Amino acid sequence: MAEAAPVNAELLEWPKKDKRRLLHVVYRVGDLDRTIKFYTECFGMKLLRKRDVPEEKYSNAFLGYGPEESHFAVELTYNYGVSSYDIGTGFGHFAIATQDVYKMVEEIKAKGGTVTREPGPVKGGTTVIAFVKDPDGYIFELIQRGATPEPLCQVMLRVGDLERAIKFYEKVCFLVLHIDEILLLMCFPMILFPVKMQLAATLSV
Ligand SMILES: C[C@@H](O)C(=O)SC[C@H](NC(=O)CC[C@H](N)C(=O)O)C(=O)NCC(=O)O
Ligand SMILES: [Zn+2]
Repeated sequence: MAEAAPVNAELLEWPKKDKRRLLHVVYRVGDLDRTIKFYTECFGMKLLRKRDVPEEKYSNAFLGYGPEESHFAVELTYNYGVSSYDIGTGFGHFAIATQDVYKMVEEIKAKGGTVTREPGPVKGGTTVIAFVKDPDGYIFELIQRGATPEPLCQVMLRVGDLERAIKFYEKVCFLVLHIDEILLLMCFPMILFPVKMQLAATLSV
């Protein structure tokens, strides 16, 4: 698997000129407190804020690895009375960077979490990954990396046409970080923080 291109001087200069960044990703869950418990106990996230909007019959909770002013966050939405959702095939996974995937997987298993792909080198590459399913079925990839200020590092979405998606995302000021020919996989570095959009278009065989 192609490794990320070295961060060049232009990319390092970019954040000084452009302050845009991905703030959060919002998705629906069937039980807010169940997911908050799982993310705080198994992933080590912090509950940043919670709000209830009774007039619209929904509640929100924001979690992440630091304040929203400087960190990416997940925004969970609970719609009153809706206990489950069809996640579909377009959503791939979120990714959390950790210095020891094996240790984190054992801790998650001990807390009753579901591991859908045991730790080991990624197929076609060397990076150690694992996949964990959250209470609603959303998949989290655990990626072995050095220490980082932003462990919540990727959102993988499946796209029908990678070049079309690249052209669209470039218009909103992303930069291609690397393309992996095996998977036609591309990661976008966020302007200010190491949160990336990972787009995967499976090769048609
Ligand atoms: C770069 C890292 O964050 C990855 O997610 S690569 C993991 C790899 N992804 C795919 O194979 C994407 C294509 C697949 N057909 C899909 O649609 O998800 C993966 O899942 N590898 C499996 C493994 O066991 O290594
Ligand atoms: Zn991934």
